[in-house]
Amino acid sequence: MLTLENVSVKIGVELIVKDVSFTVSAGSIVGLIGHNGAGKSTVMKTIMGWHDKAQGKININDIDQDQSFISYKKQLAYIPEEPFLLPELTVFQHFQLYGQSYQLEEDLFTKRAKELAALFEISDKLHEYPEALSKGMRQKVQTICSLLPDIPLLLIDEPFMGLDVHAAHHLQTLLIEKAKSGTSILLTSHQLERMEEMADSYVMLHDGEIAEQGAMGDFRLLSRRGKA
Ligand SMILES: Nc1ncnc2c1ncn2[C@@H]1O[C@H](COP(=O)(O)OP(=O)(O)OP(=O)(O)O)[C@@H](O)[C@H]1O
Repeated sequence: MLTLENVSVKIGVELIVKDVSFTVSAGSIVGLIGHNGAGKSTVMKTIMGWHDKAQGKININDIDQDQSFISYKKQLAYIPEEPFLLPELTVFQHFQLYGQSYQLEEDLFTKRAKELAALFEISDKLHEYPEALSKGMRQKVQTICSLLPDIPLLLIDEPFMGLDVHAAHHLQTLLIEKAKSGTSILLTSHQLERMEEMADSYVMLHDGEIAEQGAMGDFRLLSRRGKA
């Protein structure tokens, strides 16, 4: 379970995230919603430890981000909005890097890497370097890396952008399966219909503050009445 308590984040002198508190329970999918610039990615990056907190606490399964960062980091994987791959590693070497970092057992790694590469239709690109891939393919590689290990928390920024219809559909199904097996998932997306299909609850940010949070079913009612 992920918990944020009264988290504020400053970038330069500007307060970008203001007193944000929410939880993502084990096995649940929470949608982080908001207009461009609302602070969604900043919240994600702060959970990753890429931005310092001006105040507040973040923990995953009671492991405090500030007290034991290495154990904390092993509990999560992040799929950023822009794929971030290393130019000197092939597709398969990226998979290996993730498998090893999260200590995935060898046989399970091989099975999953093969299945996911086939599902996302990049089996013929395993020995290519990132520069030889399209943007959507790079995103698939990043996505597969994060799906390989079984980790308590997945953070996913705009997971469906740039993916073709089939890949987006497979990813949605896989994320729902992951959640059913106990993974907590926090995702941002401007594709509200997909979010409504997947998420159990939502947190809506406005100008860095929580404007609303609740069950996804309530969000559906609100949006139908034109309030969201
Ligand atoms: N590195 C940075 N330096 C200065 N300002 C930043 C930086 N990163 C983000 N911001 C500002 O923080 C605010 C929140 O940005 P953020 O990327 O978190 O929004 P978002 O909700 O993810 O938006 P989008 O839906 O467009 O991805 C914006 O006003 C943005 O300009």
